[in-house]
Amino acid sequence: MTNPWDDWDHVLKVDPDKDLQPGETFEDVCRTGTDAIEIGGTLDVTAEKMTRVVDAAAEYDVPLYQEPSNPGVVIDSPALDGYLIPTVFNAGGPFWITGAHKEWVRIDDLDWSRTHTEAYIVLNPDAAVAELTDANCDLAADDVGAYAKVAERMFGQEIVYVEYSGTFGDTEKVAAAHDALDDATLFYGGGIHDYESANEMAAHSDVIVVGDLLHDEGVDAVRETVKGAKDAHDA
Ligand SMILES: CC(C)=CCC/C(C)=C/CC/C(C)=C/CC/C(C)=C/COP(=O)(O)OP(=O)(O)O
Ligand SMILES: O=P(O)(O)OC[C@@H](O)CO
Ligand SMILES: [Mg+2]
Repeated sequence: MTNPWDDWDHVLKVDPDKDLQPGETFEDVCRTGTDAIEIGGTLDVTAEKMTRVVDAAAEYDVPLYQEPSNPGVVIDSPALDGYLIPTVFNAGGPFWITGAHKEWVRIDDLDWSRTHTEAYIVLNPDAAVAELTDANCDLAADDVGAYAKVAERMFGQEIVYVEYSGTFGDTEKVAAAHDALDDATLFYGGGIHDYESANEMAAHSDVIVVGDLLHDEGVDAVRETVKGAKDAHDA
């Protein structure tokens, strides 16, 4: 089966709780050359803030996906190409693996054709997502590779996401996840801030995710990371 992300090199993650750089618009954001925009963040996200970003980005060509951090922020919008739902494989308890999902399915009427999961392996203990999910980040490269294989082979996950939100990760661990996968797509996110860092991580993954850089530096810096990722995969 083919999925849209099979062809992606770069995803831009827009945090609805954070501002763009002064003078920059969502039109600029959509014209960075990124392959898709994921809208989400761990803290202080609301459905209203989500809606504002989706509406602002709706009229441009780039695919838009919501990445909700809990069922309460999911929005129903025809502008969305789909929903990328995290499940945290190394969470400290079942709530962030299947519990939140069970609640969502219980209270909501899902559009299954647009709903996909991402098997997160959270590795930066200082990130909000690690604290929230009580993730066990004390993992060696072979642990990370094994989690990736479990996600793909035992749980049928089509996306495995090595998450270092806020810091540039250990390439050996990212490579271990990459080597473990046959068909699933490996997303890497965390600390990508320029051409070089994008180029380096793209060599060890299928899709790099760039987040805070957009809010901290702006669209020109993001465009450099798109080049870095594309060059790594074209090489
Ligand atoms: C079942 C539904 C609809 C939702 C649950 C989805 C789950 C399991 C979420 C847990 C993990 C999580 C909170 C993911 C959100 C995406 C993410 C990691 C965003 C990056 O957040 P950070 O960069 O760490 O936080 P801030 O940018 O908010 O500081
Ligand atoms: O904000 P950064 O560090 O780029 O991380 C991107 C993304 O993986 C966060 O979920
Ligand atoms: Mg963030």
